Amino acid sequence: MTNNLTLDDFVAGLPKAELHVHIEGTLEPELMFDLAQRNGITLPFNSIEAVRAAYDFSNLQDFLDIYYQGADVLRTEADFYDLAMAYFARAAADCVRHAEIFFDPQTHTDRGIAYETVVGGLNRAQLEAEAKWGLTSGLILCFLRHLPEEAALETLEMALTHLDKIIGVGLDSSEVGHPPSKFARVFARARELGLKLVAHAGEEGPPEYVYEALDILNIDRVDHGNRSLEDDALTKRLVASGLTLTVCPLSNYKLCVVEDMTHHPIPHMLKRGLKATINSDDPAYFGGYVNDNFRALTAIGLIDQADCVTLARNSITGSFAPDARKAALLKELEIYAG
Ligand SMILES: Nc1ncnc2[nH]cnc12
Ligand SMILES: [Zn+2]
Repeated sequence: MTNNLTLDDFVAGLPKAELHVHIEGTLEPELMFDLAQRNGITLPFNSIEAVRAAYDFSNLQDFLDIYYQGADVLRTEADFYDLAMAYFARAAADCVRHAEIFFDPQTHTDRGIAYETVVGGLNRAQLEAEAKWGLTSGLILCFLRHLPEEAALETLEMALTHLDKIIGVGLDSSEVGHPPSKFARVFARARELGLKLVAHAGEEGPPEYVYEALDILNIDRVDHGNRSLEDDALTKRLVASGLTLTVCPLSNYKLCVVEDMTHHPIPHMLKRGLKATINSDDPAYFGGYVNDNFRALTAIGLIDQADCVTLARNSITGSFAPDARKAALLKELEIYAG
């Protein structure tokens, strides 16, 4: 029975999936300091407060510069395990039942960290999260789009001996100037390997990048996609295709993709019939996990309880979880929503 709950409490207990979270973006300053100490690294900050104070961004690149710097404390299998376990604990507390997690191998392999170290630690945490909280998950290997396609091809090659550890590939980092078409060959190869395909598109980049992601990369899901709304034909196409959009409200606010939260496009997306979902992107940098992202919109009356149910349903149907898992989660959701 959920009739007498406040909307905050309703969101807190709502079963949901998270489909857009970068594991490197879940590195909280406290863990950054712990890992720096464990690995004998001197940080360019002298306190946790100083780290948080530096998280003031005016665009995506501002954020990426500090985000790649933060990832330098991640060195060992145990570091990646601890990072992922901390995320899973937070996600489980937010009633996330299934998570599809991005990781950026090139951020680590380019520093001399073995691919196996990264995936080994993340995978160990995935198994433990499922045993401990029943939280299922999948890993999505993201290519850094500011680097050449050859580097992405080499990264995919590296992943081949552990292909069962990932469910798909994605495309992230600096969007403008690095269109999806730059990665046509590596995405075609990933498709041949049976992997799911996603790409950040239309976060800062124009609607043309979303068209390229659809037509050239053949993606199964759009990450962000906000700027699709500038093109009515594209919006209609996304609605007709039923493709899921993984939208990240607090990220959009912190990276100045939206002017302020009252201008967030989620209500408009839902009205147009887009399969939008709510996600945290880089929660340690943007001020909140998935439920905080729901609350950022409910608190100002932008979405109501019925919208929250729609968004949670979209997250489950838009996931790459096996059909039986999706059916079980949808059933749980419908019982909860009454
Ligand atoms: N919001 C975002 N856009 C592009 N690349 C990212 N890497 C981590 N977060 C990202
Ligand atoms: Zn992202």
